[in-house]
Amino acid sequence: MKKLDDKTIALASDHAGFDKKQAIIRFFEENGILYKDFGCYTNESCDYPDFAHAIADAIDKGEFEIGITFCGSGQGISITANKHQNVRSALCWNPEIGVLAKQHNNANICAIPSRFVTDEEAISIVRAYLNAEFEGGRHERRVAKIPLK
Ligand SMILES: O=C(CO)[C@H](O)[C@H](O)[C@H](O)COP(=O)(O)O
Repeated sequence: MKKLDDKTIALASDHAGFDKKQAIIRFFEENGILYKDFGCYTNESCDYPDFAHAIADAIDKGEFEIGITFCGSGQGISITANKHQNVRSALCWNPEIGVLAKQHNNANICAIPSRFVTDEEAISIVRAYLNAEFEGGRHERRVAKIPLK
């Protein structure tokens, strides 16, 4: 495995993504990857926008470059994060999509559909996403056209 850099990765989930986030936290700790967890902190029912806005606000302000988010389907937390101007959150349900989210879309959040992937699959997706690099070129032009003026 290519060595991941030591930039701190932002994490956030709702209750439905909490256990999957814990699996990624274990993977990060085993691999010396730094992270900041924006919550939630238990699997008690809660509302994904509260945590999506917290992580997306930090990424929007440039405090973190990359985030990984988790909710049941990955949709709610991703839809909310994408309300922030500089956030490009991509729903990643397999490693290939995780790679493309970075290579083509320069996604700065990888959203995991926690109820639809195993812990091992989630780790593979996150690893693939983190190891991929934005390709620029024609994709740079397209990504530049995404924000509303
Ligand atoms: O926002 C979602 C659906 O797009 C997330 O999957 C949530 O985690 C889900 O809606 C939570 O559902 P629950 O029945 O309240 O556990």
